[in-house]
Amino acid sequence: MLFAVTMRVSLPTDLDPAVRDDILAREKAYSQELQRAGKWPHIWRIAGQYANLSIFDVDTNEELHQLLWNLPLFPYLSVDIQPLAEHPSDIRPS
Ligand SMILES: O=C(O)CC1=CCC(=O)O1
Repeated sequence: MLFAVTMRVSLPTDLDPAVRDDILAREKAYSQELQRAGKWPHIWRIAGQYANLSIFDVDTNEELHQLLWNLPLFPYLSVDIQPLAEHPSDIRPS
């Protein structure tokens, strides 16, 4: 099951810089682990925003929820999820 997930990051301006750096380092490691596992096949920066557009490939809605819930940045994210279906005009073999 494919999902397009938009994550908008809003870190408190008064967050301790060391805490911020630790969260961002753990976020990057977690994201790259899921990318290597094929669960997070795409991540794109939304130009001009502290936000990304990601594609997740998961087996269930609950798996997606757990992957997102475990993001170190989760407390500072606003998340929007769109389920994806094949488009009938797509020329790629499915
Ligand atoms: O910077 C972001 O868009 C938030 C984020 C998600 C995974 C990651 O490494 O950073």
